[in-house]
Amino acid sequence: MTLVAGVDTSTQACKVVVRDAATGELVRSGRAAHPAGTEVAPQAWEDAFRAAADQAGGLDDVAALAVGGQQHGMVCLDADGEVVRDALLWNDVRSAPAAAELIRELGDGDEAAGRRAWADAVGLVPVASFTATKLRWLADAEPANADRTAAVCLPHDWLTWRLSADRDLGTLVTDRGDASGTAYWSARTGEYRLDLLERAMRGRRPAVPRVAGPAERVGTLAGGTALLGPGTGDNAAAALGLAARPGDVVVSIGTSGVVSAVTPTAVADVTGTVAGFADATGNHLPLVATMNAARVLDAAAALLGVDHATLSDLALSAPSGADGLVLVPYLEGERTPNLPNATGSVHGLTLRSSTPAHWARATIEGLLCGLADGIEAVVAQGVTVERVLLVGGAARSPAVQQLAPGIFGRPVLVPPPGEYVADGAARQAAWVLSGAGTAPEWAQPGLQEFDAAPAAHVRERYAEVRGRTDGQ
Ligand SMILES: Nc1ncnc2c1ncn2[C@@H]1O[C@H](COP(=O)(O)OP(=O)(O)O)[C@@H](O)[C@H]1O
Ligand SMILES: O=C(CO)[C@@H](O)[C@H](O)COP(=O)(O)O
Repeated sequence: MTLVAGVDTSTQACKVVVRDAATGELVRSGRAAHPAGTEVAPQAWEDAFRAAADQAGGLDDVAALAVGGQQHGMVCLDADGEVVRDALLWNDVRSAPAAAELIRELGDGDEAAGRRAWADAVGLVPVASFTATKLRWLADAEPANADRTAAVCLPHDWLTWRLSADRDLGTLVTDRGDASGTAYWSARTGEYRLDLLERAMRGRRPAVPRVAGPAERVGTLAGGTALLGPGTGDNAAAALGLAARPGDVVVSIGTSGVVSAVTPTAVADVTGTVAGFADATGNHLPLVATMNAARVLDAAAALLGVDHATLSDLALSAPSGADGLVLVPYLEGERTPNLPNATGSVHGLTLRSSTPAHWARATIEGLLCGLADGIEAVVAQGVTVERVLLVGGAARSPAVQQLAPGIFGRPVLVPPPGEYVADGAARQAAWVLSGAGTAPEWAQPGLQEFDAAPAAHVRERYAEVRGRTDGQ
C-alpha cells in the first residue's frame, strides 16, 4: 500500500492524517494543540506538527505529504530565514485601521472608489484578517522589523518550507488558494500585485513565495524521499477533502465560521462581504468568514458549566427563538460584518428566558444566523446552492446539526466527524504523487441529511438586533 500524509496546521491545533494513496482509506492520524492567542511563534506550529506526526506513528513510510493551514497569517523572515517576530494570525484585529487606510489610499481618499479598486485588483476588500493589512501595521508600528523582513509568507507556506530538504528563501512556495488571501495576489489574473505589497509595506518589497500549480511537486521532505505538494489554505483544502463541486456550499464551524463555494469563475464583491479566493484545483472559492464560531459554543459551555453534549441537549430543550432571547456572538470583534472592535451582545433577556436552556439555544441560533447571512451573501454573488455541507469541530454538535437547516432555510448534509482539511491535503499529496491531470477519486463518506421547517422568525429577530452592538 502506498501511503500519503495530509496536515492541517489550523488555528487551534495541528492534525495529521495518513491515508492510502489509491483509495483514500484512513490508516493513522495524530493531533497536537497550538498555543492560544492571535500572535504565535511559528516554531510552535512545527513542534505541534512533529508531535502530531509522532502520534500518527511517524511519516517514514509516506510517499508524499502536503500541508493545509489557517489562512492569511503574517510570517516575516529575515535574510537568513529566521522568523523576524511572532506571526500575526488571521483573527488578530490590530490591523483594522491599516485596512481602512489602505482602502482610502487606493481610492485617492474616496472609500467607495477604494473598495472598487481593491475588488478589481485582487477580488477582495481589505479587512484586518488579510496579510497586506498586517504588513501595513508592521511597517508603521515596527519599522525596524519591517526593514529586516526579507521575505513574507503564510503559515502553510512556512511549515512546508520548514519540512523541506531545500531551505533558502528562494525555495519558498505557496499555491493559488492561500496566495489569494494575501490581498496582493489576484485569483482572477493569477498574478501577484507587488505594487500593492509595496504600498502595504510603505516602499519595502520583500520576497514572496512562488505560486505553484495545484499538483506540482515542490520539493522533498527533509531527511527522506517523500514528495512535497504545494499545500493550500485550510478552506481550499476542506473543499478538496470533501470533493466539493460547483453547486456545493461548504459551511465550516471551526475557530472561524466559513461559508465557501467552488466556482469556475472569479468573484469580486465590492461590499467586501465575500472574498474572491481561489481553490486548490484551478477553480475559485468565493468565501465569507466570521471570527466567532466554535469558540462561541466553547464559551457558552464554560459559562453554563457544562460540556458540549449537555449544551446541545439544553439548546434542543428550549423553544425555537429562545422566547426572544438573542445572542449576537461578536465575542472577539467581528470580520463579517466588518466590526473589528465589536463585542457580543444579548437582547431580550427576561425572567422567562433566564435559563441555561434559553442561553444555549440563543448561542447556537446566533452563531447559525451569522452563517445564514454568509450563505445569502454568497448567493448574491451568483453562486447556485444545490447542497450545503456542514463540517468543522462544532458540526459535531447535534443541536447545530438539527437547528442549521431551519435557520439556513435548506437541508444540510453532515459527513461523519473528520479532519477534512488534512484529508484535502492528503488528497493533494496523492495527486502530486500520481502526476495525473486531476485529483484521485477517493470514496466519499456517507452524508447524513438534516432538514427542518424554516425558522424565518429566528433570522428576522436576529436581523433586528445584530446592529445594536458596542464597538461599532
Ligand atoms: N461536540 C462539539 N460541539 C461543539 N463544539 C465542538 C465539539 N467538538 C469540538 N468542538 C469545538 O470545535 C473547535 C475545533 O474545531 P476545528 O474545526 O478543529 O477548529 P480549527 O480548525 O479552527 O482549529 C473547538 O473550539 C472545539 O471546542
Ligand atoms: O481566515 C479564514 C478564512 O478567510 C479562516 O478560515 C482561517 O483560515 C482559519 O481557519 P480555522 O482554523 O478556523 O479552520
